[in-house]
Amino acid sequence: MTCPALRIVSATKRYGTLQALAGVDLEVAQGEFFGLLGPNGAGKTTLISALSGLVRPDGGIFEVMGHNVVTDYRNARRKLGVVPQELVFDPFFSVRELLRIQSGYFGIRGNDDWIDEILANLDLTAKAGANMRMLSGGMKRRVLVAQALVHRPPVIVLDEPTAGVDVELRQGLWQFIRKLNRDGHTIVLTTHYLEEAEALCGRIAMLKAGRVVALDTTENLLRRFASHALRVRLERPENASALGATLSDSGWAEFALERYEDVEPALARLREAGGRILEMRLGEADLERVFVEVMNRA
Ligand SMILES: Nc1ncnc2c1ncn2[C@@H]1O[C@H](COP(=O)(O)OP(=O)(O)OP(=O)(O)O)[C@@H](O)[C@H]1O
Repeated sequence: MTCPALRIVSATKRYGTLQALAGVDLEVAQGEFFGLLGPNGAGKTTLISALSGLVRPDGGIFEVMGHNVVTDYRNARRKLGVVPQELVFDPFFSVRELLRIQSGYFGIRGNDDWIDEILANLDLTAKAGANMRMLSGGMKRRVLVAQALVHRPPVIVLDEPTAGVDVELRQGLWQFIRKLNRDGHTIVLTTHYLEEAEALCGRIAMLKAGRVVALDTTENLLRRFASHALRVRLERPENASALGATLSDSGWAEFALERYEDVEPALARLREAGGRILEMRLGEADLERVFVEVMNRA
């Protein structure tokens, strides 16, 4: 039987009076593209830091490819590549030097072929000799990705890797990450760009105040909540809630519908109540709506 890529059982962590992790259970299978979502302060980075040994949890079990992060730290760490959220570098090294030093931490010498391949895939070849302090924010973020990959870890955790990266490079980055996933790497991603998570992740966990409040396939999450939305701008928006719709900040009344057939009864209800429609749109539910609903209910 193959072990999970990540196994987290009853993880707890407290900072003073703040419960950053309040009992998290999570298992990610090998080969998954997994999303870890949650509002600011939900505990995502704390969970990742505990996996990589940067934060000592108060309780719980953390395993990477079957290796316990505390009792078998070296092996667990070798199996894991973490792209941290913070851009922290020694500014005096060049990109290549930095990647060679990082390889050295894992006892790997003569790693230049792999380093060249990573640099090419991240569109950094031309910057290999440049000092870190000369790179833009987006380039530094790509170097963080490169750094996480030098030891060819089977599990890669990316903590908001596209913050501050422009659209073109973001797409290039995703292409590369997708390729790594196709090649068998397990990917765990945290991001606030929910459309990215929706497009990339097969399964998603949503965290709130240190707890998992939703955990399912992306497809099921989208389906679990109404899958379609009928949005109408009413002459008298104040009537929206009496008609069973929710009124958005932008003034649109929204009916959550399971199927397209439900459009007609919703319109009939409006007509019977004498609601006059000024504008109408029909759309699919997206992860952003699901996220907002999950967070409101939790
Ligand atoms: N070193 C620390 N000392 C004290 N409190 C901390 C520390 N690190 C994190 N916290 C607190 O723990 C909680 C969880 O933080 P964490 O960084 O894990 O959240 P996050 O989900 O990654 O948020 P974001 O989306 O903003 O990155 C927050 O309330 C944060 O202020």
